[in-house]
Amino acid sequence: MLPKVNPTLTSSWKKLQQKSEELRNQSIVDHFEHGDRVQDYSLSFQNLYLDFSKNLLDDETITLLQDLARECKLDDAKEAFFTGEHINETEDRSVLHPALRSPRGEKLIVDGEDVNKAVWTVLDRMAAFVNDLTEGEWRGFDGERISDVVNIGIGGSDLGSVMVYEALTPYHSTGITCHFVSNIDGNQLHEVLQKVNPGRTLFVVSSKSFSTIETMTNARSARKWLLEHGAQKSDVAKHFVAVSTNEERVTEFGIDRKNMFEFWDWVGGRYSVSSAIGLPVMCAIGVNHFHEFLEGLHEMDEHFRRTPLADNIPVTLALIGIWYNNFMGAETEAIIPYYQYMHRFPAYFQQGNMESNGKSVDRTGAPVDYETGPIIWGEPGTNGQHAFFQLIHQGTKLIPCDFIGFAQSHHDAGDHHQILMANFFAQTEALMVGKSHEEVLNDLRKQGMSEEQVQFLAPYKEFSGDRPTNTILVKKLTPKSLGWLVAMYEHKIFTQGVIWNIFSFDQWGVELGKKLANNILSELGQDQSSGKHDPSTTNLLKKFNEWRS
Ligand SMILES: O=P(O)(O)OC[C@H]1O[C@H](O)[C@H](O)[C@@H](O)[C@@H]1O
Repeated sequence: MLPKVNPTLTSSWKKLQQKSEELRNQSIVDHFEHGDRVQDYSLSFQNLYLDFSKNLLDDETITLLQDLARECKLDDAKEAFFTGEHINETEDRSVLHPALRSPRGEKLIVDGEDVNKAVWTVLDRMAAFVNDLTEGEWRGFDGERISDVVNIGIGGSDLGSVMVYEALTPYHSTGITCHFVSNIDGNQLHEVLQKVNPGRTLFVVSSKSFSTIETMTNARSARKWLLEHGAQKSDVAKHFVAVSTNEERVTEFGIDRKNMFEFWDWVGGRYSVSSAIGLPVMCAIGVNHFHEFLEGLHEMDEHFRRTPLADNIPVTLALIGIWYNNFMGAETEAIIPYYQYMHRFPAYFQQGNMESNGKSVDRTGAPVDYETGPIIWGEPGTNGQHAFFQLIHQGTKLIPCDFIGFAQSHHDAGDHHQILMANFFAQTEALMVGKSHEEVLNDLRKQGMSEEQVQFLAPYKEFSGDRPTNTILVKKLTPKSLGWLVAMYEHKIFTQGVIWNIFSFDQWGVELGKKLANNILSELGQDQSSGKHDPSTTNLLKKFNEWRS
């Protein structure tokens, strides 16, 4: 069981509130005058370096935030998590994604099952399957090798695979190309099917529940397409495999048990990319690289589990996030990777964060009276600079940003990487330092403008600065370092959920919309509305039905 501590009733919470009053109007730059801030406000983990010195906090703030974590019993919560207690209480389940990447033989018995053995049995089956595909042992209905894998899944059964597949593009080595169909919008499936050859395509139907309407509808349409393009019913087994926890539904759909890769109810969808849900990734990067990705995840799991608070990277990120979210009034956080291959990383952790910590009832069942999970968003740099950075630099909102960059590039292409990283460093500096009124006046005067023009333009060209950032610098993006980054953010989410006293591993908030969509579905195309909806929805349905006919 997780501890149930209301964070606002701790003594550190009250002190942090006072601290925020004190710091609110201070300047980050001034804090560099005390001690060795660069040294003290940075942490290293192998070839990953976190600089958190460009934040509006001081030593006392950090101590108080760590006290808050202690008062909220983070250590007890971690122990309950890693030992398989049913910390997902509303679904009465363990939460054991770290077990998906623990080395072979590291025994962990949960609810009477040797979890490590079960995990490695599936990983070995995945490896054998990928080898069969790449060596041409597994062929399509007309005797051709498989060249394309189409993953059909949504949410946690899509975003992780897409993100890792894209991030590890330089490691695609098997000759298999992956495609991803998630949306119920038939246009997405249509576009993918245009690109692939039926005899050489394998569909991976990925769904924890095997009942999600989007996935099941897309899977049925894909099967129909296959049969319309030369395959017989008996060929379907050569072109469809399933990744799921629900054997009954998989076989009901017509996929043989032997073509099902299992995972377990203790793997949350948004934490499942290191389970069989990562099968498409393994198909593209090969078995060894997939295992390296798992090693990276495991190494960060161990760091999070065993490192004291002050040196713990996920905990530090979590506490900084809480500082801005609960004491400084920030409502959002941006994740900005300066590496094009990482372009789906912000979207992946948008689900990770917002589905986990977008909650307003605490672990005692009472409504919370403090802020919980922030809005997470982001895009890769430098593209973001030419889109939304204006607001981060000069807007009225406080937006703490994580900048993620890599020292080495896979394709240096002359000076591209140098320019990319020059922007990376320049942005965090500019956000913190800003540009004062005096500097702006001097610059404008040097340009030979009239004093009237100078005075007119100056306010628009000033930058207040003091816009906080974390810099996460990694030597190179590899399967292993991607694993570190993924586990780092996963454990940040866990830590924040513990402190906010909420349940981070359920997602009841997505249920209502699904139910209502099913009700409405039966009414589309009907002349008469059921009259069960609010007036706005009733009118919109009427309009839609008119335009459809
Ligand atoms: O894997 P599935 O059972 O198909 O679920 C797919 C997704 O849909 C649900 O609505 C949840 O919001 C997600 O957490 C989940 O990953």
